[in-house]
Amino acid sequence: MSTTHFGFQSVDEKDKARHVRGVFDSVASRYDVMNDLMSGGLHRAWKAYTVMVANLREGSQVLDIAGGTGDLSLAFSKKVGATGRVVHTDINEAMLRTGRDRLIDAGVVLPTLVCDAEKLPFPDAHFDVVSVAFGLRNMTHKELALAEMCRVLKPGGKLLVLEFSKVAKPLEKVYDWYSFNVLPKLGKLVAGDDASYRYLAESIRMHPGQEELKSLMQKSGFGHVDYHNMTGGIVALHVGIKC
Ligand SMILES: C[S@@+](CC[C@H](N)C(=O)[O-])C[C@H]1O[C@@H](n2cnc3c(N)ncnc32)[C@H](O)[C@@H]1O
Repeated sequence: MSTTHFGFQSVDEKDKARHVRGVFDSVASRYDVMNDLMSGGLHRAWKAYTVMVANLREGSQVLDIAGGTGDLSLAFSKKVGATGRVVHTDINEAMLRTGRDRLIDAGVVLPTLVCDAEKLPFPDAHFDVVSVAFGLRNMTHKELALAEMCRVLKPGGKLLVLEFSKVAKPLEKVYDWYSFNVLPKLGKLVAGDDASYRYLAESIRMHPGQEELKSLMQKSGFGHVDYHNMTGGIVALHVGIKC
């Protein structure tokens, strides 16, 4: 049996996606309010920066992977004009439904598709930009997912990976205290689920740091990779160019 991590637990590789589904089925309806509370609204700035770096133009073809409740898809849709297209995807139906409802409420109709990042149902060299925000950490075979993202990008196309990363040393203690003491309690109070927010804290610690993710992206086919730390490395935006 091949094992992998689910937070700090070791689970059968075949079961990780089911465990992750449980987390997002449970939190979907309270996901957005929890994001604002947990990050003090900072996730909006991290995403706004990602949209700026995407540098989309009229006609851009964009794939939002693990798009969840649709923050990036919504922002991208305002940039690509009538000739561009943003495809909003996620493996989890509950997250995708919540996102689709939000998009419709905002007057935006996009193709919304259930799909697994590890087996993307798109042809080679199809998109100008692919994004994955806070999703890669949850995937079982990250290298496979990154290779799929590279495959569907056009040559010269850009992958944006927005993800929790390794914090700067002086922040470590207070960040650990916040993650393991405050987050689960907040999760219990607001979403009625402490376990999912304990998983969040644990999965962040198990995720590759800035340099490790950069080399994973290079191994997965990206010729040029750079990253931008935000909020002391709590989050990093990795940008990979297919070349
Ligand atoms: C923390 S949410 C991020 C949602 C959104 N991108 C955001 O930034 O608010 C992580 C998302 O990753 C999705 N996910 C996990 N594994 C996936 C996979 N293999 N393929 C596609 N999506 C996946 C989950 O269903 C979940 O909606």
